[in-house]
Amino acid sequence: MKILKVEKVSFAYDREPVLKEVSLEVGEREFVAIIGPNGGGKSTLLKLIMGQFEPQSGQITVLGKSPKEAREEIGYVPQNTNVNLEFPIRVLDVVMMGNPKQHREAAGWWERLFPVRYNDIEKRCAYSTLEKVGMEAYMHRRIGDLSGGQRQRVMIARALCAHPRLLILDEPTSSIDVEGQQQIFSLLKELSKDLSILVVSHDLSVITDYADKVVYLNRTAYTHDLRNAPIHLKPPEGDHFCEVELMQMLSQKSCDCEQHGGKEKDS
Ligand SMILES: Nc1ncnc2c1ncn2[C@@H]1O[C@H](COP(=O)(O)OP(=O)(O)OP(=O)(O)O)[C@@H](O)[C@H]1O
Repeated sequence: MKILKVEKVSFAYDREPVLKEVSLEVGEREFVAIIGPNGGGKSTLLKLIMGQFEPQSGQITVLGKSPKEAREEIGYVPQNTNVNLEFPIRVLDVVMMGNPKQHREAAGWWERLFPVRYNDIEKRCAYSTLEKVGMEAYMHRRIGDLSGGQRQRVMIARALCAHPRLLILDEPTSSIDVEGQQQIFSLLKELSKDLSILVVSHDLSVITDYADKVVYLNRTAYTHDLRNAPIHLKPPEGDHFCEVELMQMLSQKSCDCEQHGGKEKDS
């Protein structure tokens, strides 16, 4: 079964269409990246996938259900995570906040509304997700004392706490240096052995090294499968693609990599 199916989805906030007949799929344990120019509709598409808006035509299903019905199957790491760096909250507490399911199941009505302490199941779950992202040694540290990359790992652990089948991240590496970007994407690649990942990213040259599929979105969408391409979107030894070249290649229905020694590929 496909984890996410977007079928011929069109959407407009007002008269101007933002998405026009957009289709894409995320399979089980696939790592899919959405790229595209500013204003191309990436955040809007994520909002539709999470059930915040309804498409005007077309259909979105997550595990065969509507986005609203499937909400608990989706983990979300928002863009520019707003953490008050002065607030004295520990890493472990930040991660445990991502586990609303346990509160509902294990606590009384008062604690459901105002959770003041966490039970052992939640603590163990938070510890294991911190282990998954390589941050368990920092669990008692203040969130404000971590680097941008470390903080992003903690936010990923927080989203994993709800045991999602689909993890969605909106520009997880903005304002992180290239080494930090590579670490985050290689972590996502590792996580995609157990769950499906959909990530919006502007870090083109890095994401093409890690993603299984890249969807170029600019009102309409083109999907490029990087696994089955006759030539990967990687330059020959000693050469390199700049971001503009990559964006141009991906913005076409077929990736014509011939000028770099490759063959044309139909997506
Ligand atoms: N709430 C809204 N009301 C009206 N128009 C909106 C709204 N949100 C976004 N838009 C418009 O929809 C279009 C797509 O915006 P969106 O934020 O989805 O693009 P994006 O690809 O995520 O851009 P960026 O890369 O800059 O984050 C833009 O023209 C934007 O101005």
